[in-house]
Amino acid sequence: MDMTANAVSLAGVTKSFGAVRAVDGLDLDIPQGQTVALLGPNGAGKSTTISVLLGLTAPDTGHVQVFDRPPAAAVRAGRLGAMPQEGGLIPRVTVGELLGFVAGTYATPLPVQEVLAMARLTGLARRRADRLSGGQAQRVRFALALAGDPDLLILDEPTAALDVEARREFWDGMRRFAARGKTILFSTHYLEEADEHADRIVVLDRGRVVADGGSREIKRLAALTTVGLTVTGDTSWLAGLPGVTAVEIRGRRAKLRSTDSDATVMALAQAGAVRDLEVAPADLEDAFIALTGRHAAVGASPPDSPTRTAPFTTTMPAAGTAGEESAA
Ligand SMILES: Nc1ncnc2c1ncn2[C@@H]1O[C@H](COP(=O)(O)OP(=O)(O)OP(=O)(O)O)[C@@H](O)[C@H]1O
Repeated sequence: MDMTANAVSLAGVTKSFGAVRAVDGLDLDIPQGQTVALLGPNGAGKSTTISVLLGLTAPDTGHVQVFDRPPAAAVRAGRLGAMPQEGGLIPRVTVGELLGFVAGTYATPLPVQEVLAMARLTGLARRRADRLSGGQAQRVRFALALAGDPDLLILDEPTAALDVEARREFWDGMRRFAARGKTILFSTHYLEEADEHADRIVVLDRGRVVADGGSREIKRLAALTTVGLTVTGDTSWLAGLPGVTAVEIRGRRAKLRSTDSDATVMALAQAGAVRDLEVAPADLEDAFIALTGRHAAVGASPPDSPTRTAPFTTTMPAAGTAGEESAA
């Protein structure tokens, strides 16, 4: 295996559906061994990007390579594993039989026992695949994606519709797989999920990358502050102050969104503009607006899904989250 090759390389990729630009000039390189979260609201282009990477959707323009080859060739070579978002499992066979069958279709599969252990399914090997809970069935889909021992695993919203316990078990298995030096790309709506499980977070909005970095960098963005003050006369200079990313004027009140409130306040002090100065942490909605330049879509959750789909939620969406710490 060529260790210098990127697992994923997207360059100038666009994909439109009619008038909608689902992916808009996307550049993304993922080195081998990284676990990357694609984070974004509904319609950001996550699924389309993943579909392009899997070779299921041809981009209108741009180049797509998976381990230096076209996606279809990487799939044929068994280097790319994917997990379907949903869909029934074959009835009447056991989990172990199903995995054994799928493993048999690959040139160099993982031993079934190992896959079962990694997906935390060992105790369920003899259970019929059509008699599983939602979380168990999701772990079987995960196991099916691992069966061929791929070097890159691509997961589209793998924990959608799972409860807290099932989600924890799922990530547990995923971490074991990542520990083998594998590359993982997963999409999610949840900042917290990206934060906890990815080395790197790529925030997509309207088909473009609006932020890309480690969780600390993204958190720093999410930990924006607002600086409020009373102003008179010209306010155009406020936008040029250090740290300031947005200025909102309401009457005589200015609200500055800042990534560095210390620097902003210092500059305001030097300018003698400190009347009724107020520094407060921005909320996540502010952070999202700062990243994407628009308000978060709310109520966009599909009716059959128990999950909430606000772009950045600080708590996990399912029931039983009492006592979970919220992001600082
Ligand atoms: N097959 C299609 N036909 C028409 N429009 C599509 C198609 N697939 C995606 N789109 C549109 O492209 C945009 C991006 O969709 P995509 O599914 O990639 O976003 P997403 O980030 O995965 O969203 P979600 O979180 O809701 O799955 C949306 O506006 C969507 O309506």
